[in-house]
Amino acid sequence: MTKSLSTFYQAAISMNRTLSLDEKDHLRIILCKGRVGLMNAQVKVDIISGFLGAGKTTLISKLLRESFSGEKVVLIENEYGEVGIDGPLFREKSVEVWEINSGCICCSLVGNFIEAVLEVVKTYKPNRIIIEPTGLAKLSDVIKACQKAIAQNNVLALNMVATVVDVLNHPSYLEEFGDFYQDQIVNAQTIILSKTQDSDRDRVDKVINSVYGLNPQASLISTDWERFRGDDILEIVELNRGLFSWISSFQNNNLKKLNPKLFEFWGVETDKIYNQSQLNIYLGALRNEEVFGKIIRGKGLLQTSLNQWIQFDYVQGNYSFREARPERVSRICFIGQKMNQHMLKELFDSQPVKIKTL
Ligand SMILES: Nc1nc2c(ncn2[C@@H]2O[C@H](COP(=O)(O)OP(=O)(O)OP(=O)(O)O)[C@@H](O)[C@H]2O)c(=O)[nH]1
Repeated sequence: MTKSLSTFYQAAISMNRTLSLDEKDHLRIILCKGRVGLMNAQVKVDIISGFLGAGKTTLISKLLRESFSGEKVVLIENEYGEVGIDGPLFREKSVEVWEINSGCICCSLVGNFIEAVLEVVKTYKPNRIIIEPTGLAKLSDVIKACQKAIAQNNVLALNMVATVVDVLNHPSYLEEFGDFYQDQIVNAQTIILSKTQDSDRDRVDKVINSVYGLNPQASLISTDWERFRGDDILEIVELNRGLFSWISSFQNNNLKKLNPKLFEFWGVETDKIYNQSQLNIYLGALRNEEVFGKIIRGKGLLQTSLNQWIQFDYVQGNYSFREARPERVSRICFIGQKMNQHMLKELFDSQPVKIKTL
């Protein structure tokens, strides 16, 4: 598959026009005009952005599993709250993880971030640094922060600026978070749609039109991730680069930052042991906005019995569980608006309370 794809990209590139692979390989990849160019990066800097719960961590896990063979990779992970949940996920993979928590690398932690990048280069001498900003980060500011780090060490080169777009929630995020949400799309060099397997064709097409309308320059990947490998994604992104022209034209337009006060964070570390069927009820109950406020995103790494741990992911009312490796303590965090933190505490950090499910 990689071989035929490569040939196809080359053809697209040499023709320098927009092509869709839809009919051919059932892949729907739109290559943009004028984005071709190679860089001899000594340390590639890849930014993988996307709104809360879009699928950044899932995509990075896939890339780590299926790509980068022989490369030394360091992941700089920025989680919004103090309770890091995703870090342990990566520990089992062959990657060094730097966590920067309790703030955003695009604003309050920009200095820490630049220091971290420079320190990572010195300490690990990696081939590639992957940066996963929080879902609330403003991509144009993350790019600026990377450029500042690059200006201080010319061994670094910006390689990939990708944004993961959740097709299930794109329309509502666009409406609710407007300019801020658009900033992640407008400034991406590659846009990778997630959750397309859970959407019908019509919805995916509408999201493609919307995204493409916002950023006609971007390459867009809308295939279900199960159907192609991390290597293929990298190939699309890295072949279709032309970053130099793109960097100089990236959009900032003095957009207002998303007011962090609009969002609240609640998290807890606890040695409580949870019961999965109860958790099912609790997470289902969170849909009740009148009681809990608006819960946009939640995650937890929880102990369910002596040796059993699970991770849950909650995104806009949908949630899933998967097995996890044992940790020191259970951790939970939620991000939302006008959240009823008292009720969250009652539910997840105290004795079970009686709740009404929707
Ligand atoms: N079905 C489906 N689920 C997905 C896909 N991508 C991500 N998910 C699920 O969406 C949830 C959130 O995914 P994450 O990868 O943690 O999202 P994230 O962007 O890192 O989230 P934040 O940590 O909030 O920034 C998890 O339950 C994933 O399993 C996808 O392409 N298809």
